[in-house]
Amino acid sequence: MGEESRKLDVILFPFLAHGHMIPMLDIARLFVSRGAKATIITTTLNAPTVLKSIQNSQKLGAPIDLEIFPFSTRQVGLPEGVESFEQAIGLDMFGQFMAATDMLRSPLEQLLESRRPDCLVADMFLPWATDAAAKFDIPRLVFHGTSCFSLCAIEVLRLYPLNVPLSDDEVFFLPHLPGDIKLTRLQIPVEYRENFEGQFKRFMNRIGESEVKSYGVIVNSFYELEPAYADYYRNDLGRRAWHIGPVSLCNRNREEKAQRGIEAAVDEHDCVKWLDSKEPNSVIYICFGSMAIFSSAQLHEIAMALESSGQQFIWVVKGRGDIRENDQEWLPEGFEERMEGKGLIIRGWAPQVMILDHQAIAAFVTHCGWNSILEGISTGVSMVTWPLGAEQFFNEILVTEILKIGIPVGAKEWGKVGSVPLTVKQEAIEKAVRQIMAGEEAEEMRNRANRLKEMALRTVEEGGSSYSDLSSLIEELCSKSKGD
Ligand SMILES: O=c1ccn([C@@H]2O[C@H](COP(=O)(O)OP(=O)(O)O[C@H]3O[C@H](CO)[C@@H](O)[C@H](O)[C@H]3O)[C@@H](O)[C@H]2O)c(=O)[nH]1
Repeated sequence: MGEESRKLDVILFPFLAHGHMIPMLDIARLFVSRGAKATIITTTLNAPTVLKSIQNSQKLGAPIDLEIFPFSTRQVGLPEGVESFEQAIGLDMFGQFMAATDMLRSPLEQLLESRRPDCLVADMFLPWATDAAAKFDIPRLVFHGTSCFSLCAIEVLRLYPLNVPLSDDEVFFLPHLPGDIKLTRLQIPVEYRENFEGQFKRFMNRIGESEVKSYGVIVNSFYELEPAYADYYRNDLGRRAWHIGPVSLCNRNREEKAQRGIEAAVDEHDCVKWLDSKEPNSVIYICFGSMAIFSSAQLHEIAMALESSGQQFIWVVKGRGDIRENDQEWLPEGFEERMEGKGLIIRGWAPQVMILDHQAIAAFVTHCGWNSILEGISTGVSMVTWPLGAEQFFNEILVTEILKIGIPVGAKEWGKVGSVPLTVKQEAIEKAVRQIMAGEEAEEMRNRANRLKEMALRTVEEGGSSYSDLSSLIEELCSKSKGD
């Protein structure tokens, strides 16, 4: 980047959830690596995680500034110390959490007024950010964090709601979307089912409207991955969008990959040593993102399936509080002794990007959170898809039907993010795990996944489409700020 971009001043405001904060930190690093100045906003209790990432970035000579806003828990009835979406969801306090989040608008406006940055990149869950930025004539870019395919699917469902009552498992086609995309009523989020009214639907409408009024959208994906939907989003839905991903690829060496996100519950060196002792493409990795907490009954079913599948695995298990205290509720007796050397359980946070990048990993059982999928694509692994809620059933279609690099475990019903009841039995899990690890079909999927990985690596290098999209965005923002 030339002289101009060095002057670009970008403020980034992620939503207070790890699945949103982590990619936004990568985006900040991307801007800085291209000569811009970047500031991340977060709240007091989220500051240590952000600070860790910022310090890593600083070591690489790419400093990012931090701006800390206080989070008003008490005024909205949230317990003290609840500053992340994951915690609020666990307490079933979505409304209160969003009310406290809305109160961040005022310190944001003060910051924008005094700092007058060239641009504000704010998460989709902060729909008021467009108007806040407009007050000071600052362009606001929206960051959703999901695939372009899901952005299109959600928007067509918002614009053309289902008006006819369908039975739960009746198949329907997503209207207008290229590719004849089939879904059942139970797979789509409740707010898009016929005649549904409620707080979350009104909120999603606010998000849709604020996106239309914003300067444009930053997408963590790359054009070649989903060209039909990138074109549909731009040409048919009329969005100005820049595809700049996979953003996780800005973490280049093992240390950076291991350090991404919050502190891991496993020593990274032990983890690598364990993986180094395995043959290439011989281990399956199981992890369901930062938010989902599985019931003991469902965890038990996964354990039984992993054991009977005979496959080697790394399984990430999360719980509320210390999961180890409840081991006897979900872990079959003697499981870890029997699995010694064959399977590794990580209780808590795993260094996911580092693990996925290891040559021993062949496949990934994922809940289809978009970061996880894109990280899987960037490392060439095939997937067993197990969507739970949010937009994950759409992402599953992209992986299994469009990209053809995954097998569905057979999850049928969209659920609320957070607690996961028992829905998928041992036999189905075992079957999918065996299918993705061995046989001709598994090999073909892995080959396709590897081709996508090569494309992903190319797209973020100079001359690649994501690299060029970020260049055009930076150039456009620079010209705008100079009044060209
Ligand atoms: O033990 C863990 C668990 C997660 N991660 C990282 O945390 C992120 C998790 O993101 P994602 O896979 O997208 O899952 P969620 O945390 O569930 O993400 C939420 O946000 C995503 C982006 O908007 C949506 O696609 C999902 O549906 C929504 O649940 C990824 O970068 C992972 O690498 C780790 O590093 N270690």
